[in-house]
Amino acid sequence: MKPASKQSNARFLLTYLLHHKKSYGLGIVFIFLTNWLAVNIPIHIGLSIDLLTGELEKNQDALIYNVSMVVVFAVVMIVTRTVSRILFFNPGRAIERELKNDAFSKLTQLQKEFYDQHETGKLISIVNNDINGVRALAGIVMLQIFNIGFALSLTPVKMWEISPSLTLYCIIPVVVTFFIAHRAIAHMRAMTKKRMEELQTLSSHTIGMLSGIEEIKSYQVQPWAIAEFAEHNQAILKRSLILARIRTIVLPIITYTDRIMKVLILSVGGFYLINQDLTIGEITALLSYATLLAIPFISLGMIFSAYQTGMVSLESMRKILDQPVDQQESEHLSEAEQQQLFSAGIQVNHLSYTYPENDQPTLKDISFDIIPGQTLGILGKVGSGKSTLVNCLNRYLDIDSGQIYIDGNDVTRLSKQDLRSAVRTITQEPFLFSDSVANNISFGGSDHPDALSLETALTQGDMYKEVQQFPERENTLVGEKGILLSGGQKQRLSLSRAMYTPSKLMVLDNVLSAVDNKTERYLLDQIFNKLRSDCTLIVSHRASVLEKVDQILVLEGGEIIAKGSHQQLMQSSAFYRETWELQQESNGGNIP
Ligand SMILES: Nc1ncnc2c1ncn2[C@@H]1O[C@H](COP(=O)(O)OP(=O)(O)OP(=O)(O)O)[C@@H](O)[C@H]1O
Repeated sequence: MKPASKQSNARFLLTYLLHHKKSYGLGIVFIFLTNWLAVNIPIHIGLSIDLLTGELEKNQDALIYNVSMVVVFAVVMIVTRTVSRILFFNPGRAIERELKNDAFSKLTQLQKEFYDQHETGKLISIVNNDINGVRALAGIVMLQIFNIGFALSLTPVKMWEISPSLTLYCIIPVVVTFFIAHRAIAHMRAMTKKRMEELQTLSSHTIGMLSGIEEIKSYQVQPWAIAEFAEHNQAILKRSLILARIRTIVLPIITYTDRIMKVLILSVGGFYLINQDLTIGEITALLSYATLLAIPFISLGMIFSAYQTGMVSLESMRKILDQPVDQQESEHLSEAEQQQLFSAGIQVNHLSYTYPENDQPTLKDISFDIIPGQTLGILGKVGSGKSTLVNCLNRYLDIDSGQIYIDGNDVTRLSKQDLRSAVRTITQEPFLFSDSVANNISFGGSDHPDALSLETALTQGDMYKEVQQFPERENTLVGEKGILLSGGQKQRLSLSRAMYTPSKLMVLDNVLSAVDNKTERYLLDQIFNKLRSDCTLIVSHRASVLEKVDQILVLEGGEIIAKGSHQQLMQSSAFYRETWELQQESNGGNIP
């Protein structure tokens, strides 16, 4: 199969259109009926006029018949036109929903590298703004393609039946208009693409500014922020004006095509009338056909504009949808295999890691094991590589193969999704959703058979009593990124969330940094006594946090400089002993 990224936009869209082939198929039938009725009405109008100019009494029955046909056709046309619009617009909306869902689903699978290259604001703009262009493409543009197609093929045939030469005269302005529109569309497409990119940049810029609004206020730099915003906005305005200028020039040319046709029909047709080659009724019918041709031509301008916007939007959406997902990410362990994961623990084997931007390795030759049921501690100064080590274990960072093994299997062969469903990492800066306390804790895990009650999870995170004081208790909203909570409350809430469902390996990366000593003791007791994971890894600056763990690794400059239990390290590591003693004196402070 051709890779998705090589597919043309039309082919790509077709896969979505085919999901609604029944609706589009029926819609095409109804559009054909509408156009068929439309081209037959002028015939009866023309006949009626010719009958009116003849002997009225003799022609009465024929006149009634023709007028009745005009009325019946017109009424049926209202119905078929309405139904055809429903049959095209509904799939347009459905495709919008499908694309949005697919884009979001893809976004949940993409890795850090993608997010490093694409700003959040731009992605939001693509999913929320650019998608509108695709909806129009799948709805109104699709409808008009068939509408215009039928109108432009049926109408000239009927005109030809009346007067082939006059039809040929009328085709000249149609062809000229088509070429002008064709040139304009290419130019507008390039402009629309630029405007869409500028919109994405504005969205990204706005998100950045709003996220840092408190900084902007405290530094009193509102005028700078306003000027920056205005500059981006001005660029969009400029681009919109260029687009409007092209439309203003091209649309009247398109719109006036029928007037030119009418002038031709009246002048050349008038000549034919004098020579008795045409009747008044036939000229009236031809004038009606000119109007019938004009309607698709007027919409042609709008459709050209919607088409090129839609195509640019589709390209934009494909920046997300065409992103390749790591093959491993689509191959998952069975439920039984998931259950078995970690049965033999983790082996870290000569792990080294260098950030792509750096020359020197941040981690050097790290080796250790985590045995099921064991609690491991990592102690180290600021910048010693603790978080880097954690991010290698949960594969937030991409490591080379042959360095970390789970149950003897290379971790790089496991999908990140499977790994992360077993390894739960809680960081010192937890992310809370703009939702209630309860939803932040259950966080999609309420169906888990071993989920704790909300009360128990809150108690284990030492948050229960505090939450009872909140205005709406568990239903209290925590604000964007948990802004309504203190740093310590956020950390404890994320700890409650981590304990809510069991995991194989729980990694606590400096999670207790923002809580006082008494709370820290309580939380450590909860973690040690009511372990909700097979193994626990605690990262901290504080030696006191690690006193009770089975094994402690002491990191310095990305290397393990000592390894052992608290007692062993007090004997064997001067660094550890001094750190512990200093922290005892300063009542649990960080490594100096
Ligand atoms: N994304 C990154 N790109 C480049 N270098 C990084 C990146 N993240 C961390 N580093 C560097 O790696 C080194 C170790 O950082 P790391 O965050 O692992 O230390 P840490 O021990 O967890 O520190 P802390 O206790 O402050 O969290 C630091 O020198 C840091 O500058």
